[in-house]
Amino acid sequence: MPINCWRLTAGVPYVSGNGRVIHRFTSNHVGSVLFSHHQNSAKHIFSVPKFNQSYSSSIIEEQKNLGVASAEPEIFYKELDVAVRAVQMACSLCQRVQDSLISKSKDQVHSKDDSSPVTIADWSVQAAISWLLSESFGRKNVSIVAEEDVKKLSKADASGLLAAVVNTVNECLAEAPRFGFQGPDMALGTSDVLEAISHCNSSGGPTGRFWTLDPVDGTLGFVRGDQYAIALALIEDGEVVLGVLGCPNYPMRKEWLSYHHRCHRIKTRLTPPTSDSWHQGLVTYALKGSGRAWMQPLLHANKKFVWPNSARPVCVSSIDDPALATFCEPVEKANSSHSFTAGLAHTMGLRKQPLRVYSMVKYAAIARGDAEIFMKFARAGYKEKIWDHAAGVVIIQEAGGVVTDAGGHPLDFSKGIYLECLDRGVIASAGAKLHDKIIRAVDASWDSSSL
Ligand SMILES: Nc1ncnc2c1ncn2[C@@H]1O[C@H](COP(=O)(O)OS(=O)(=O)O)[C@@H](OP(=O)(O)O)[C@H]1O
Ligand SMILES: [Mg+2]
Repeated sequence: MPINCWRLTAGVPYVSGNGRVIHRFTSNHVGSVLFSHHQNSAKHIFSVPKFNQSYSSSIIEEQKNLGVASAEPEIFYKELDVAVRAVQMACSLCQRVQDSLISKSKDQVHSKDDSSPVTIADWSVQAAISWLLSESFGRKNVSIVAEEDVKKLSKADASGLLAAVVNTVNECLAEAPRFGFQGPDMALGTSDVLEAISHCNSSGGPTGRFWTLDPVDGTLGFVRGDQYAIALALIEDGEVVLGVLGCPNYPMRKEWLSYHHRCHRIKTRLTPPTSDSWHQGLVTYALKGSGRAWMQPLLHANKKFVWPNSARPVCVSSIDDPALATFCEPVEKANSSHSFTAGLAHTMGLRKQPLRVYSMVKYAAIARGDAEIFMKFARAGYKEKIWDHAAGVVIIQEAGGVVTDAGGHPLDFSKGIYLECLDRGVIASAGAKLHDKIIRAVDASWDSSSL
């Protein structure tokens, strides 16, 4: 298939097929190559910002597999590039903290005011990513909705905890050059770290651009040495435009997964990283409308990050027969009714045991084709937060899957920090056929459920 490319000139408008000016390129884009492609009726244009020319090789590779079309503006490459690198750094931070949590005592796990667990990794990742985004795009241009605040850290008896967070953030940022960022000139002080965490105080909404960040999603999995995720997404005018999920314990190769026979959780075989081919974790990501989702391994210690960092496309499973499908759900009954999903599974003819996985790794598992269905039905009154879903939704959709609420409506990220209008629960699947079956099963079972 032929590929359209143009070389760009600063200030020259690019005009789409219907004559509409879709983007006026700045000097940042000079020398960039503009591609267009067409897949699944979506029309998009990609430009490669000048700041990161090495990115163009992965784009070119991607375009080889795509058709041709004219244009819609999707200029989020710099955002994607920064987000992937930042999440890579956060994965490295979390691995260090998780290793020390597992080998040391449990007194490193703290409770927030709502009694949910939190560790130094949650605050440290939030501070580090907030700082990196502000450095990359300018503080005033960066608005972030994120899970943590500084309430607990600012308490008089939390000085040791705060010092540990500051230390962890600085250890992480000292590695910035390895990931292609310029690190701070000198180590961040306590006030810088608190400021970076507090900067994530946006409440989202229907207009403008903001990031959502769950610094450690699946904190229970994290403290138990199991699966967890770092989730970063960009939302513009209520739509998720890009999503990045760091999954430090989810291996690149499915055959390296071992399934725990009793509880069916994904577990990583704890083989030591003796060679470059061994990858314990991955980062998966997608740009809305690109028709592609990707995964790349975590960066090995002492290696320098170079795009595309061995990225390869991911794709949802082709299984559409419920008898062959695997569904995944939260580990904790308190977070999603296992008895309701067991009833749905029976109604739909799902025969396999559920795969219970902590965190948004469930979204990654669907996007990668390791499972076909994800269902979450929280107790009545619980409101899902946007940072727990945004990144996963766009990755599954671009990998070819479907994500809706139980009424079949898209999740609405435009109503502030909660998915306000969510109908009953969240359903993700590998395709429309399975999806319709789940929604019909929910309708048939809902009235007799206790939810
Ligand atoms: N009661 C209740 N019901 C539903 N959901 C809740 C509830 N309480 C919390 N949360 C949110 O669920 C996030 C964890 O979801 P998981 O799918 O990872 O659940 S589980 O740990 O596997 O059981 C968890 O994310 P983290 O706090 O980042 O771990 C919460 O945002
Ligand atoms: Mg979460």
